[in-house]
Amino acid sequence: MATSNNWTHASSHRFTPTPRSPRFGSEPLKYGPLMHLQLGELSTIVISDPRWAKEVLTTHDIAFADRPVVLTTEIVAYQNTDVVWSPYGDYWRQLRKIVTLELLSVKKVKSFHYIREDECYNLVATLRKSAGSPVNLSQMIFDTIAKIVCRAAFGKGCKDQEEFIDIVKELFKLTGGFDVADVFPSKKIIHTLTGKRPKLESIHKRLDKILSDVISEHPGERSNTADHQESLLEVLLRLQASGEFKLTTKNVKAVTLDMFGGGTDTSSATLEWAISELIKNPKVLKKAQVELREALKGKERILETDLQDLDYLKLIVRETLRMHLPLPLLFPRECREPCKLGGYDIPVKTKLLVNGWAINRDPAYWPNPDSFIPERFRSNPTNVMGSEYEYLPFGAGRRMCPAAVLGIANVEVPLAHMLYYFDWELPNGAKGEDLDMVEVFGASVQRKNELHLVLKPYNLAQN
Ligand code: HEM
Repeated sequence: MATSNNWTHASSHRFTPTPRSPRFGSEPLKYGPLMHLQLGELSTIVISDPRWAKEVLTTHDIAFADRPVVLTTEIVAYQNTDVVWSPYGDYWRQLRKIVTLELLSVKKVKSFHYIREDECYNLVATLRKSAGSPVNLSQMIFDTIAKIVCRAAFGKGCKDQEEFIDIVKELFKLTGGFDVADVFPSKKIIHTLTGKRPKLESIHKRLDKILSDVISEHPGERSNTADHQESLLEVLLRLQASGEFKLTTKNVKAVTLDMFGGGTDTSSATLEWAISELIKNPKVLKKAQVELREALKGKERILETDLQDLDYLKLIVRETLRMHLPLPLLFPRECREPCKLGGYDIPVKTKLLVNGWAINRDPAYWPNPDSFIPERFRSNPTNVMGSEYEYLPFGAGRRMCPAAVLGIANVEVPLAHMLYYFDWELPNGAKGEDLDMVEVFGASVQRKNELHLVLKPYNLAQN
């Protein structure tokens, strides 16, 4: 492992490399499971092995519970007062409680089933109109998920929904990947020279205006009734008004943006990858369609409760999240108190990256790691987090994603609709193996080239 001047080796705790030779998929793991990088001004550790992931996300979880300051979120997320980017402490704990108990509880996620069912059915109706011709699924998938999240966040209260979605799309394009400004935090001038700051400020201003309008048009306290389901924003405004939590209007806006930002790109990327893998693996595709069509027996409209026992559909989503984590390095952490790792003294402010991508493809845990085999999860009880930290699509520890249930529902339900109502083909008679799987790093890892398919409506009366 490379060390820099900041790293003191404690000789009494020698760093012992793992005895086996972990690999990245079929490639050897060239730089070892615990690596130190000097990225600009930032001393950074990269963890690429389940054993070390467990160490940093359990034993040292509290030491690594901070997030580094990033230009984008400082501007867009109201000086990092959202859940994802706020520093570890009382304020974050309060937000986390709100998110877990109120916004993203299993009950709340289930209560929004009608939104997912509606929007997925709207997608089916749109796709039926283009049946037989190539459609740009990437775009349609993003728009469907964005509408689902928008309705959950704002209810019917956002007249500028389309503009809001377009601005967030613009923001996602601008973020992600390597940003030179973030690795030289003291050189504020770089932020302006790269032109990113003014662009982010303009995006923030436009989003803020829409959020202010929605809040000012909010009709006052409206709790859940038989014909009204509180939107996420309404829950936040209720909590703010009750005084139970100290929340400013900016805090409410920051958390609302988090729900939107966290919920759209990750789920739409996962759905796109699931469809891409199914096109490349026609036997898996067929099996999934048979499972659904036999279970639903020609039903005209799918309800979420119909999907409860569809094991194969669930295995497909898990396997997609293993191979295509939307956030392959999770979200970065920052060391907030000195600790020792593998015999090395880790100073405060060291950045930590957990390479979930390498971990989810570690051949010591996953035979044939580069092959799409949903069945592997039948014999593997791993849920959203591996018992040995070998499966980390949602991270782990205190700052683990609080929305795994919602994230999975937002993938499973649209995927079930696509599988049930349509047979799929690539345009121009191309074969599954011709489909490229080139990735691009934006806010999450997406397909570089948009996914176009020809969809043929399936005759439901056959079942
Ligand atoms: C397939 C979908 C999703 C995936 C794969 C995913 C993945 C992740 C990951 C890897 C992290 C970082 C965990 C860590 O640092 O250890 C995270 C954090 C977070 N995610 Fe998700 N996520 C998904 C969907 C969502 C949705 C739908 C929302 C909200 C509506 C959301 C909200 C958040 C928040 C608020 C955090 C920050 C938690 C904290 O710092 O305390 N995510 N997510």
